[in-house]
Amino acid sequence: MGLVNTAFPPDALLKLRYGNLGICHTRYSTTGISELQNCQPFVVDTLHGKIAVAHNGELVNAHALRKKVMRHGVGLSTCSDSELITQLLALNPPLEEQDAPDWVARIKNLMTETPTSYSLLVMFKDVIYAVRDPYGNRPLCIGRLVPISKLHSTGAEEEDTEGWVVSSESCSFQSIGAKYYREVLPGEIVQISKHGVKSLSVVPRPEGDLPAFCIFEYVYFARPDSIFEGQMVYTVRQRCGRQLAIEAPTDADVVSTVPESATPAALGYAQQSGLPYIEVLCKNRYVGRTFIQPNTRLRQLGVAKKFGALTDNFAGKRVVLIDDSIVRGNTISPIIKLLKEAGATEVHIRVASPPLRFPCYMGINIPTKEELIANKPEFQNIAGYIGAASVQYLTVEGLVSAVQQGIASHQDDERIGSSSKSSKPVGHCTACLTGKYPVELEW
Ligand SMILES: O=P(O)(O)OC[C@H]1O[C@H](OP(=O)(O)OP(=O)(O)O)[C@H](O)[C@@H]1O
Ligand SMILES: NC(=O)CC[C@H](N)C(=O)O
Ligand code: SF4
Ligand SMILES: [Mg+2]
Repeated sequence: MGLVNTAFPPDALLKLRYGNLGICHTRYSTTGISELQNCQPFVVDTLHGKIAVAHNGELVNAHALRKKVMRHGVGLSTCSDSELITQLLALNPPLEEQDAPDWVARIKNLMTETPTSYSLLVMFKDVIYAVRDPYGNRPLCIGRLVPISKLHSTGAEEEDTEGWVVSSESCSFQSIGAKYYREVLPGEIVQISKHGVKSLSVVPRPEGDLPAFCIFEYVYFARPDSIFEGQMVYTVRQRCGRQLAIEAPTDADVVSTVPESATPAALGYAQQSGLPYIEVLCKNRYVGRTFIQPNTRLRQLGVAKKFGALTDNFAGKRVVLIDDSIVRGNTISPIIKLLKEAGATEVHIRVASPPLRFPCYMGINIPTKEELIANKPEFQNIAGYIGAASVQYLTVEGLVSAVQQGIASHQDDERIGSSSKSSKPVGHCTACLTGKYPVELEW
């Protein structure tokens, strides 16, 4: 529980120094409360030995699946959907030989029980399986450990590889001496062992269904230096800001950001509009992200501690302030108040994503409609309610086009074992914005 460096003091990490294989997980709780028992990896003993499972995502059918698993006589000891995955992987598929587990069959069995959302690492003996659900809702990518001398060179070749790493986000690679290799594809099962990386299978989606990578990863969730679908998140956010300036221009003196996630979008807005970019808020670097806190009290306390006004930069000026998203509305009102009290003559809010109106059941902790500010009566006059001179949002079309225009539809699939150029379908989940969920919800 807590930040990684609090949960694992140096002594605890020293114990790992002789290992050559492992998985770990930083939990952002979506199913089951923030308690130690729900922390991952989950480890269970199976007929063939222990397996350990780390899961990023949230099962859309967790409730029904829980009942189904229990009806088979499997007892569950936590409320976590990740435990459910672990138990499903421990089940013996019908045609499996007695002497060795058939991991492709087991994982395919899991995929038939639940369509989304999961990016998984499964460790069994000296092998790790990296798995992404057929919709590719959560990210997963592979990196190569290279000698430090090769870390920043562009020429490092595959023969320099000293080991393999897998992560939801590629930003983690550089800090452990690894280089980005490739993404795990939607539906793909990849085996990582001392023999290297091998793609075992790619499980298709139902006919006609597009991939549904979470668009909110681009908007807010991911770190800006991560790479998804061949593009850097920072660049996508900047494009969103440019698009926002086209869709929602403002008569103002300066452009600024609500640090940190909105900064690339604010720079994009400034570039497109020609208005000067300045900083209006000093962010307390010891206060983390507030949206990902598990309850409203902690989120609001976080916002209160987080910002100070850089008064000299904007007193007497009309400010257009960019945020990447307004979700529950905890962040924006106190900031506008702060800026106006510090001398801004007008504060115009421009949001680099559309209003969030629908809950997420696939890995972002917004489980109810009621908590979203866009569904409250106050939204009819949102500018007045939050104290802004005006409020405008990016359109769904604008967001989707800013995201998709950087994705090359023809990508070389050499690394997954096919040397031909193949056309990859492109698609994103926008359900929290549109109410169109990638799979039918059964409740
Ligand atoms: O409308 P709300 O419910 O307040 O949520 C939206 C805000 O929360 C996030 O910031 P956060 O402080 O989590 O992180 P950041 O520093 O990465 O921007 C996001 O960037 C918005 O600023
Ligand atoms: N992405 C995550 O860390 C969440 C995994 C899982 N749904 C949980 O709540 O533990
Ligand atoms: S509903 Fe929104 S937050 Fe959830 S997966 Fe879809 S795009 Fe992402
Ligand atoms: Mg923010």
